[in-house]
Amino acid sequence: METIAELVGVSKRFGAVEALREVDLEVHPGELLALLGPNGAGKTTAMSLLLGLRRPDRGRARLFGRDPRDPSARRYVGATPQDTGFPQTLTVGEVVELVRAHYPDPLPRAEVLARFGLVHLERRQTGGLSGGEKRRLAVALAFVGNPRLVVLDEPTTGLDVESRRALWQAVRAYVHDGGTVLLTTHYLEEAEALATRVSVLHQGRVIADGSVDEIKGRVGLKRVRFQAPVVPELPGVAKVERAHNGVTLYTADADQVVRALVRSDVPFQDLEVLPVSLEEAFLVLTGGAA
Ligand SMILES: Nc1ncnc2c1ncn2[C@@H]1O[C@H](COP(=O)(O)OP(=O)(O)OP(=O)(O)O)[C@@H](O)[C@H]1O
Repeated sequence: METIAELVGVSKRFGAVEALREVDLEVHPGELLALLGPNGAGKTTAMSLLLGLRRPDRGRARLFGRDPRDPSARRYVGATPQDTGFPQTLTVGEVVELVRAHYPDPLPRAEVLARFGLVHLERRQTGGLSGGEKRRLAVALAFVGNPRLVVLDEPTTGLDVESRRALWQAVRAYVHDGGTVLLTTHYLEEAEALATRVSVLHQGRVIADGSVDEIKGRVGLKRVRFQAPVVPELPGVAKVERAHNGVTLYTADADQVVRALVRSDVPFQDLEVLPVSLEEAFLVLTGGAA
């Protein structure tokens, strides 16, 4: 399959820290790949190699089939790093124009502002933006050059629920129109809502890769949820959660647990059998690997 960006057998060390160990990663056209992993897993390092900001110690990075340090490879990429700063006295509109000037075929300014909810802030100096507004502007700038690939490092950190949803809409619209996205996030529901594929990094290695459903399936657990005044002792239960009257049992064999629950004398109601969430699967995978 054609790849837009890839790491092949990449290792990267910072002094004593091995940030990436023999990592293979492929980004295919039209997908939204979420790179997940606990703090320090190597996500930002992987992105910086793909963007040509660093060199691998071993293995190779490719962007549109070329070395990412070659400027011609980076022409069709837009990126938002984790931390961004703007010249305080420039207005939002001026910053957008400044970035537009670097690209041969940028999006119209008005379209960028509209897509990212920045129209009313066009004349505001960036020094007067709130943290969330700055973040929105930073993400918007990744799209200004009309790129084929957008790389977003924790794009929605610090955004309120409404801004986060609005940004998801803009990212989805871009993918719908044929764009490709690589993003990192610590919000697992964000990956669940957006990603067509997920790669989980842990201690510099890729420990899981697949669709959200495949990642959940790898954990091999389901949730049996019901209301009951006491938590019954049942066989085959890996973990129990209790909140007021609500009981959640994690199990590899939901049928067996439900049969045992019916046979027990515990009066229960509102029985549901559910898959684990991506967040729970992630915790099992990264906890297990540790
Ligand atoms: N320039 C550097 N010098 C020294 N160590 C570094 C450097 N950059 C990254 N590291 C180390 O490499 C490891 C991977 O860091 P990286 O920033 O890639 O993780 P991450 O998955 O993006 O983490 P987070 O979720 O916290 O952003 C960490 O242990 C980090 O401390």
